[in-house]
Amino acid sequence: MPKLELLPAVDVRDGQAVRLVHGESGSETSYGSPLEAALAWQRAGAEWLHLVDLDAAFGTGDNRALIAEVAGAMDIKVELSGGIRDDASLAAALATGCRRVNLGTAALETPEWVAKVIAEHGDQIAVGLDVRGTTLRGRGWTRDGGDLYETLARLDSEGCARYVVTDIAKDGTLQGPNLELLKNVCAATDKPVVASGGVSSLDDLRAIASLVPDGVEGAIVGKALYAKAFTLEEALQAVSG
Ligand SMILES: O=C(O)c1ccccc1NCC(=O)[C@H](O)[C@H](O)COP(=O)(O)O
Repeated sequence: MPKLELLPAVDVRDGQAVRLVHGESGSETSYGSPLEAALAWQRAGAEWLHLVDLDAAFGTGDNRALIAEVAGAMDIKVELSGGIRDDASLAAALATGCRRVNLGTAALETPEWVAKVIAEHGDQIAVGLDVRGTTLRGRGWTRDGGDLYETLARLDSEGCARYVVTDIAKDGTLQGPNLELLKNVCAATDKPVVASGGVSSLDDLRAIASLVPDGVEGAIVGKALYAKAFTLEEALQAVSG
């Protein structure tokens, strides 16, 4: 089996590590200190951390200082997401030393700016394609933002290096990933895809890993780790290739 990258998630709301259901504000379960969670994933052998500022994504403030503290404490690669929509928020995100950022809303609302930063920053920029069905959602997944495949074609033509694909209906539910969606996105682009949302078991991770030849590069895992469905060590072993 080809190796799948694993990105344990730390989603931050109001200073706490949380998981949401379907990404809905108000559905939080709290898991304590984001720094402790991130350090725990690093100690367990993670090569990547997926770090999300949910307040910045929802427009309910931000956790910028805390996000910078967590990213700065990591020896591993960090992917940063949530509310990165203009030069100031992008500069703050990149200044944390993160390896890459995920743009979401900006790719839907300010495509010219996104084309510009893709040209400037190359593979430090990924785009999060967060969908319900095949309709993209922005502003913390609260607003419709166009067709998945039309947007993907546009971003491909602009040289976007990578996509993080989330089925919102699965996110935070432990109901398994949407493998069909991942296959369809991989068929529509030559660029690597990171799967996000719904992982519940080691078998789910093995199923995602079976799509590495199609173009899936990694998988984000949140709720399953916090709910102790398996350990990160077990997950890394399961997808080690
Ligand atoms: O990433 C965002 O910008 C975001 C915005 C609004 C709501 C949720 C958002 N991200 C959630 C995640 O990235 C989760 O950590 C990830 O999908 C893990 O999901 P799961 O394994 O199902 O807990």
